Amino acid sequence: MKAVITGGGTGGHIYPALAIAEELKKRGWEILYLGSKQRMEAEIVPKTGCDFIGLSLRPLPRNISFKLFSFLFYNLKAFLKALKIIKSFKADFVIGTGGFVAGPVVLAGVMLGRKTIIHEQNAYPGITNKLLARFVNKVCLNFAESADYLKVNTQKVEITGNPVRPKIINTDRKKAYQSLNLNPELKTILITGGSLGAEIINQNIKELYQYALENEIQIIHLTGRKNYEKVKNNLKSSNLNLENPLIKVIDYLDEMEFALAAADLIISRAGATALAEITSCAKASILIPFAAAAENHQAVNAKTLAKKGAAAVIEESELSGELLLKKVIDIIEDEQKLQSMAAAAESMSQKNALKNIIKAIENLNKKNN
Ligand SMILES: CC(=O)N[C@H]1[C@@H](OP(=O)(O)OP(=O)(O)OC[C@H]2O[C@@H](n3ccc(=O)[nH]c3=O)[C@H](O)[C@@H]2O)O[C@H](CO)[C@@H](O)[C@@H]1O
Repeated sequence: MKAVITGGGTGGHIYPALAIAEELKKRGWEILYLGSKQRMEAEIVPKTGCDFIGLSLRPLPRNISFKLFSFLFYNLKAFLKALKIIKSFKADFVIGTGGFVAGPVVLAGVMLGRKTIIHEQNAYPGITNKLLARFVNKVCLNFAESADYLKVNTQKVEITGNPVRPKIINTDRKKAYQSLNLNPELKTILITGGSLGAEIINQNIKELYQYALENEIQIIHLTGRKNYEKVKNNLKSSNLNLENPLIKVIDYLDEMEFALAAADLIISRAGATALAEITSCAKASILIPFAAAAENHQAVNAKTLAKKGAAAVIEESELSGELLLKKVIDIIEDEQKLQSMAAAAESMSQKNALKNIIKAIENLNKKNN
């Protein structure tokens, strides 16, 4: 069997696609990933050994301007290229995980009569999946409530959860400490702003750094590529000793499984894929939802964990270095709290999500054969 897989723009769409790709490959499928040439997938996907072709696309402009012509021109070209590739690759399936590159690619699969599936990670679906939902054969969802926004026949909807790459779940903590050069005797805090990094988090961590240095706590801080130099310079100008082995400031970590496995506490944005990973790894977290996310969906994501006692939430509007440090101290200095939050996170993990999606793919395959 052969599948074209697509999805991208940010890690939140790419990693679920890679989880599906990896599992199908294990089952003998041939996979070709179609992504955007200009976005993160062009770098991330080939590193995993998955065949990748980059398309040239433009995002939907916010208002009607000359950019609309460029959007139509490039995306029509991408659509025609996708048609050609799907045909010559002889794909049986086209599977999309959101992000605007998935639009022309999945649509090309629909036009060619291939079996088509989309997966939506967020409670409030992205615009691409909203547009594609009515045309595809199967819609897999992380949250049941997303179906309310999609207006599609409920028979083609399946609630699968959000697939996490098996290595994220299975990484041994000892190996993680070794790989990241961490001391297993000390507590570790992971700070991550999602795949792009979060400037507002990066700007409010000096107090936390100071505390970590004074109390022998390790920090892995993933700044995001764009912000890396600025963050380092800011921290240096505050006279924080970045050469101290307790501190690891990293722009982007490909081996996220190590950072997740090593962490006792995670400070994070509340993207749906990040949360699926945090719960799968059974970690306590402090979540700072991205306030400008469509329909404030990160706040909705974060609340699901907070309600169960798995996470503390800080709204962007109230975030300060002092408040973040206070929340960290509340949790990291209270072993019982740390453990009960980790247990609550574990109770929310959807370890069968990947299996559920593969089952949905296999069922669709049987049904139409
Ligand atoms: C700004 C934006 O559009 N955010 C959206 C995007 O977030 P974003 O792309 O940040 O996605 P998530 O926060 O859900 O996940 C981040 C992913 O990047 C990985 N990672 C991160 C940092 C790093 O150094 N290395 C690394 O591998 C994480 O392991 C995770 O798999 O997609 C999510 C899932 O659709 C949405 O919920 C978010 O609202």
